[in-house]
Amino acid sequence: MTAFLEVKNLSVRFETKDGPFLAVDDVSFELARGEILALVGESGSGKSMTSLAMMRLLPETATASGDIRIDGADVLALGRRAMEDVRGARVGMIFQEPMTSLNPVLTIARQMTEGLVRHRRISQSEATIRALAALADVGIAEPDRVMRQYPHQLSGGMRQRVMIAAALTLDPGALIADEPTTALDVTVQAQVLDLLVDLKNRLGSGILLITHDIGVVAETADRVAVMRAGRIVEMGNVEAVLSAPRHSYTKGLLASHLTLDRVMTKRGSRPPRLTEKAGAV
Ligand SMILES: Nc1ncnc2c1ncn2[C@@H]1O[C@H](COP(=O)(O)OP(=O)(O)OP(=O)(O)O)[C@@H](O)[C@H]1O
Repeated sequence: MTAFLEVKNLSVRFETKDGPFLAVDDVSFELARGEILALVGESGSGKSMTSLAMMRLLPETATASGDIRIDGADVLALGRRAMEDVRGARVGMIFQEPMTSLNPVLTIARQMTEGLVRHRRISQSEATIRALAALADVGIAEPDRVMRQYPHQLSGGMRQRVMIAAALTLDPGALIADEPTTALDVTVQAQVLDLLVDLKNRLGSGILLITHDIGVVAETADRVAVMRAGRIVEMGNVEAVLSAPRHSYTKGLLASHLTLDRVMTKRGSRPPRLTEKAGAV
């Protein structure tokens, strides 16, 4: 498998009044097309800073060092224009709260076609056809109607589907999904996760899935990298890591949230399902 995204020895450093602080500390991983790699860890472990560094979207006070390759391109050395092309056109981004990325005063049609016209230099009518197809691809039953609507007229789950569809119109090799289901209720959360797995299988995109929820990892990911205090402390196939975690931090993550009920039993291609412990919050 050739990696579409490659991160080698990535560090992200903040200069603070108490001195330098490493939010990401010597992190390395790869993501191939057609796989879901979950980056899991508690709040503050450095997951978002890792993905922002990959897109060169870090806050100004942060500096990244190391080697980041996206489809072979050396991200830290790219010019501004080339970087804009990587963002969106080669790697799509999906965030926790679609309202932060969707423009409230523009119709869905406008937002879904803008990037296409800019990045792909195609006509408005061709862009509209692609946008409609992408909405259908993410399971939206009446794409025509949704295209005429504004973000606030859609439910949270629909907005997240629209965000995913917008990312897909550019046919990126990979998606970075940062806590894509955290703001959704449980049923819709499961639908969006199923959609990500379906897209991976059908379209062959690689997905870097950032989450604090080990249950989401078990349901969705092929491989997992566990982060703690800026470092990857454990990485491997989901089944292997969750059924026999080596690091005490991973054991703690599992024990504090969930009990495994299927990991040790035979399973098909789906990752193990986790059940919440009775009384757990
Ligand atoms: N502007 C900043 N200045 C200094 N430190 C920062 C800044 N922004 C983030 N950090 C620190 O960087 C570390 C990593 O943050 P990051 O947002 O990547 O964590 P995370 O794992 O994504 O957590 P969450 O799930 O809460 O987003 C944290 O300790 C955070 O406090």
